[in-house]
Amino acid sequence: MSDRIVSWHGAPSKPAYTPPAGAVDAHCHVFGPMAQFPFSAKAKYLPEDAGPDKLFALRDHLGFSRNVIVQASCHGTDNAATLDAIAKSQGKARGVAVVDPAISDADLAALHEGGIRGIRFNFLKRLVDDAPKDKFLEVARRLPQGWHVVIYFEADILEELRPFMDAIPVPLVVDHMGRPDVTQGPDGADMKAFRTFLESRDDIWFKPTCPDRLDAIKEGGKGDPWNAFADAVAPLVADYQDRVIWGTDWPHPNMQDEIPDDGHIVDMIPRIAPTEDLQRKLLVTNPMRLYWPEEL
Ligand SMILES: O=C(O)/C=C(\CC(=O)C(=O)O)C(=O)O
Repeated sequence: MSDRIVSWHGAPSKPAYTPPAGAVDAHCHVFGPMAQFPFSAKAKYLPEDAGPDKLFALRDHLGFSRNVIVQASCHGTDNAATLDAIAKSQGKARGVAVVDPAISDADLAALHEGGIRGIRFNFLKRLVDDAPKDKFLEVARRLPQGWHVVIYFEADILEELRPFMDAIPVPLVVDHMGRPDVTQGPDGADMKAFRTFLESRDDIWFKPTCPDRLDAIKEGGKGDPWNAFADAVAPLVADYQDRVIWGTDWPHPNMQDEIPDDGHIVDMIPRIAPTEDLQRKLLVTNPMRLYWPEEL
């Protein structure tokens, strides 16, 4: 593989928007540091180090209190870097792991001890070689109490994944709303299909995240300030306000051609959740229900 890539902004602006006290950045990642936590041999991208020090400095800069660290594909099923970051957070981070479906119950319990509260199934072909649905279901059926499944897919396979997702016996959290084409608008075919899916169960949550990915110029959008994203996503957040959590997606894996300013990413929040009540649900109450329920 070629050179290591940098996908994050070197000096993100201070957002104009101030998140409420206790706000959770519920979708972010750590990369390495590689010398301590080597990347997977199967990694589809090789990033520069973006470890916990950088992540926690950004958290403070943006006005957040906690992080949910989602294991990124470049670390495969070795969750050591994610666990290390959680351990260094002084209780201010929890995580979502990627596991070999054959993982033992004892190892799942150890992940729980380390602050993990869910596992992620990634169906993006550009990120993973295979996603064995039968094995994923088997492990989803024996997760520790209170865990959920985070799932990442693109809109064109939503229907194909329905029987699999319908069979998952724990709450589902969909990354980036399953990547709808936001340029279709709030009533476009992708948003309609996603709403139909949300209506099928009341324990499907989602992240109204990644304006930088979904409204990117290379995706046919217009880029920052991501107006198509705001127009398409605000009605969805209003209609499903008890099932939304939000995150920066820092260090924005693979976004090296259109690196977003994290201050601008945070300033999207009042555009998709315009009232204080909505913002509190999106940033505090809902993520606390999933990741720190014992504190509620
Ligand atoms: O970070 C994200 O949300 C999205 C990613 C990277 C990713 O998920 C991974 O590497 O596991 C992407 O679309 O390239």
